[in-house]
Amino acid sequence: MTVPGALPPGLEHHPGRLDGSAQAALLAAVRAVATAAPLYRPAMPGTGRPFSVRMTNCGSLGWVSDRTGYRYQPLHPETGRPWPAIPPLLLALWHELGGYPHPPEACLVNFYDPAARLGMHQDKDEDDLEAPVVSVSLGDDGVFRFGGSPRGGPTRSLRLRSGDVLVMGGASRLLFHGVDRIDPGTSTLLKGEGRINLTLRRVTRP
Ligand SMILES: O=C(O)CCC(=O)C(=O)O
Ligand SMILES: [Fe+2]
Repeated sequence: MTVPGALPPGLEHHPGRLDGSAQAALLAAVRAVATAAPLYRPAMPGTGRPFSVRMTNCGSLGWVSDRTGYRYQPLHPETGRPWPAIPPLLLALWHELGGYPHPPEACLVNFYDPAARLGMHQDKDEDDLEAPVVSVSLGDDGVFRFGGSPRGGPTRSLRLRSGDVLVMGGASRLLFHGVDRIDPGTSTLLKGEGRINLTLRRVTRP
């Protein structure tokens, strides 16, 4: 269930921030990224269990995960090539909404098929936690869960629709969050079912 009410400080939801034509333009840019840097399936540190979400990146650094751990690296783990550049539309969004003077270095691209989900976690592999994480959703709705801690505690859900932007910064920068479910058939943006999420991140301290 999506619970209405004020969001915690630092968590900003911008519903419909991208209109239909901006979503289509961004989707074309994401397709070009995925052509240069194909989606692949990361594995959990330790167990090597595959993620249900497929991933790629753009930017000078990309977030990757395999048996040896989570990290940022300049090269695609399968092609060995540098990640493509972050599309200008995303850089503009970062500067408009991020409230942070330096550019992002990484943009993680997540592709969720209707069965994919992302467990509760914190985004904390970045050295610079002063910068927010700016997240853009395309395609089918995703049910985003946030709050709580490793020991539990209350969580809330937020429905993220195509074109929505979510900023996790300030007191919410290390908020626990995850994606419980994708609702297939809620958007016609993608050719098929599924959801794309893009997260812009500053990794190093400027
Ligand atoms: O798909 C989303 O909305 C969240 C993605 C996320 O939490 C991440 O990539 O770290
Ligand atoms: Fe995250």
